[in-house]
Amino acid sequence: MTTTLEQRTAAFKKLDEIKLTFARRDWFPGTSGNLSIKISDVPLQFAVTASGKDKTKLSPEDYLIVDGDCNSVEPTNLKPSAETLVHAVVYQSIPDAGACFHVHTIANNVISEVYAQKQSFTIHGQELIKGLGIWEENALLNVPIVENYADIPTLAAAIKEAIKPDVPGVLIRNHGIYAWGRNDFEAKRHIEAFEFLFEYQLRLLQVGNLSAKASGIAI
Ligand SMILES: CSC[C@@H](O)[C@@H](O)C(=O)COP(=O)(O)O
Ligand SMILES: [Zn+2]
Repeated sequence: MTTTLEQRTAAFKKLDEIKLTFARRDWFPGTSGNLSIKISDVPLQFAVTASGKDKTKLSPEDYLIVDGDCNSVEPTNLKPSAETLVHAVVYQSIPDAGACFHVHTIANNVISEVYAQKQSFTIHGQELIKGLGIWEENALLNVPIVENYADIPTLAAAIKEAIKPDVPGVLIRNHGIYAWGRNDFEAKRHIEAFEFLFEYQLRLLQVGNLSAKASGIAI
């Protein structure tokens, strides 16, 4: 089965919008980050950002369509994201996932380093946890953290192992976050909620340090 021109155009247009929105927030420093939108389940095919592009800009050569083995389904000179295998693993592990986004921010990097030993970042009682689709009273959120393996198959395997069905994201230590959702709208909401929670925790730690200093407590 081949992807229709309509599916291709629609996915690329959505990726354009997401990419520019995230770029305005400086979520793609130094060409980092990658985005994908699923086009079909059987066989698995998804549109993904080409590798190494300046993601603050739009060009006719920004995306390509790949299969579950990360091979382009059409002739192209474009190279898929170096981390395409992570997207494939997310779609294979969470059959409901329809979009998967990856960004590098200061907040997600610092949080991933601060909580690396615990292999997860835990937060509770914060309203934006609801943005992740978790609506219980005083809900507790545990975001898994994996090591930043340079070998992508090793990184993808670690992410596969760490994925929890009820938490739509995984942090990579000193690297960034992968977050997903049933569609691009939901994946965007999820990554925004994660980033808010990381930023919140970061500022809370900073305020804690400042007030400890102000009261003369050694930290
Ligand atoms: C340029 S640093 C970031 C990369 O090493 C990688 O982590 C990344 O997110 C982007 O890689 P890409 O191949 O462009 O999708
Ligand atoms: Zn990355």
